[in-house]
Amino acid sequence: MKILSATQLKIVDALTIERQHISSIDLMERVAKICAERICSQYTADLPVVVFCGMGNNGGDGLAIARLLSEQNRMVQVIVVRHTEHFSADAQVNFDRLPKSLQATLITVRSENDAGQLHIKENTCVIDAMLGTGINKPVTGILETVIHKINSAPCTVISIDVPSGLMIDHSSGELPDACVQADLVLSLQLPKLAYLFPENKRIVPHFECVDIGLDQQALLEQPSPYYFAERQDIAALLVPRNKFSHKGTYGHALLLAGSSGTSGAAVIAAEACLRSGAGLLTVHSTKQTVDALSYRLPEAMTQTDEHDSFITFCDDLSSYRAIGFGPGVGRASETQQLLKSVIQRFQGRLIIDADGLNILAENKTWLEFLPKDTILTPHPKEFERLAGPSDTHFDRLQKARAFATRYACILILKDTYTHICMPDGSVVFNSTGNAGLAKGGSGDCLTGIILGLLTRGYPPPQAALTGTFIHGYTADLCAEMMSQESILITDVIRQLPCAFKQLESTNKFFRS
Ligand SMILES: NC(=O)C1=CN([C@@H]2O[C@H](COP(=O)(O)OP(=O)(O)OC[C@H]3O[C@@H](n4cnc5c(N)ncnc54)[C@H](OP(=O)(O)O)[C@@H]3O)[C@@H](O)[C@H]2O)[C@H](O)CC1
Ligand SMILES: [K+]
Repeated sequence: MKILSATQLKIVDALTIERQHISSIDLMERVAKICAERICSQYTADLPVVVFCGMGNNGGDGLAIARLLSEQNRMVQVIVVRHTEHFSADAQVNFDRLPKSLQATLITVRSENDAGQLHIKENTCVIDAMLGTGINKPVTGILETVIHKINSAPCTVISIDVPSGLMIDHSSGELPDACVQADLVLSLQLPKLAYLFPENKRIVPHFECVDIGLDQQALLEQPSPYYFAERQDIAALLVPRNKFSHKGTYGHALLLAGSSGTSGAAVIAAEACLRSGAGLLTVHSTKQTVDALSYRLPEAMTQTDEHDSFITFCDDLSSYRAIGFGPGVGRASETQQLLKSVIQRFQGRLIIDADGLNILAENKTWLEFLPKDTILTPHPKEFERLAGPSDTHFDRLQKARAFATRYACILILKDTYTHICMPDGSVVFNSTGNAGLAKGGSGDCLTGIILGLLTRGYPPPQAALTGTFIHGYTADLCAEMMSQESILITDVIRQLPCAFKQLESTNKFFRS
């Protein structure tokens, strides 16, 4: 799915009205119907609902939702917050359509005093329909007072389209003073960029995109550098193995990983690589790591470095389709020289992680020589070492885009919604994964998966997208079976076959 700006959403809204020959009031009714159905499916009929409506079209959605919920015999109260003089045309129509029963209990907030008098009862469901994509300045005055009331009330809050008070296209790095803290956001049609920034997690802990049937062609026509990857997007990238093939068809991977005390990183990356389709894998590492691997993973071939504590040298790289460098390698100067020589000599596909990134951060001139489409997988701290500090997450995103473009690399910036920045400036936000992955070894596993896919023959952009998605998806499968608290990275690797199988089941080339 694309992520569009507020201005672009307005254009798509207008084009939908024109091309579907639907009036704006009927489009609003469609939106309200879908949201009301979703609210009914979430909460039992005995939960009272209070709908806070603003004066624009977001308020119009709220007024229509209130009517539709009351037609379903829900206990509904409407509170209109008059932050401007007049309703928008469609909000006015929906205000006039309120049934008498709702008009009789309607509360209008016209002043600070009215706002201060509001009392929101315990165990109610608040529908926040005060401001949506039309917000054009920070919230003050009566809206601010009402928002503080909602945030301090012991109730469940569902925001329609946008938590009132949040600007959707960028981020100042700080939570706005006045912004509804939603439990769930029903985002109309598409996600909004602001929902993907970590600083907004208190305002938008969960969002769901509700399909309101906006014109598909109009959505396609709007240019955007931002995408949100979902299951069907990634399933479509999967390529079946060829019946007439052999191990050579699926390439030979070289993993340069491990040093004294970090054999586990190499073992995890190696196992994840072999579970992600590579035909052959050679791990070049220290004796201790090679011993551990021979015991744990007989499918991997090994080469023992001449140094006991870290890796220093690897002569012939010509037979490998892809190389993974970094998990647990440390930063010894000989290891640094090994990375330099890999960058200089290797013509194939390369992924660099962990200490490999820290070595690059200490030798930034090498970045200019990275083979095209090299994949880098920093976490935020590693990215800061590579590219310097950023004031806000929005700035960091722009910095990551510029970095990927400048060095013609694919930068996977790991976060809750991992950003996959492509050399052309586009960014794909990953939608899978959970806090159970916030553990040592998780990055090694991701490197291994992507190395497996690169070796298997996936072009680097597809390997980056598919690998990141599957890594999170597998962790989500684990979280369904066990607590996030106790997921081990080895559990994730064990579930990889199941994750591939599930994704393959929705790809037409696997169904036969
Ligand atoms: N995306 C779609 O296709 C559809 C979206 N729908 C819904 O419509 C809203 C967007 O509606 P819009 O009327 O453009 O905007 P809002 O309802 O968010 O608010 C506009 C009014 O709010 C005033 N405003 C703006 N900022 C503030 C502020 N900080 N404090 C007080 N008042 C503010 C603004 O007044 P101005 O005089 O400043 O212009 C407007 O009065 C979208 O989010 C969806 O919910 C449709 O239902 C259909 C399809
Ligand atoms: K809202």
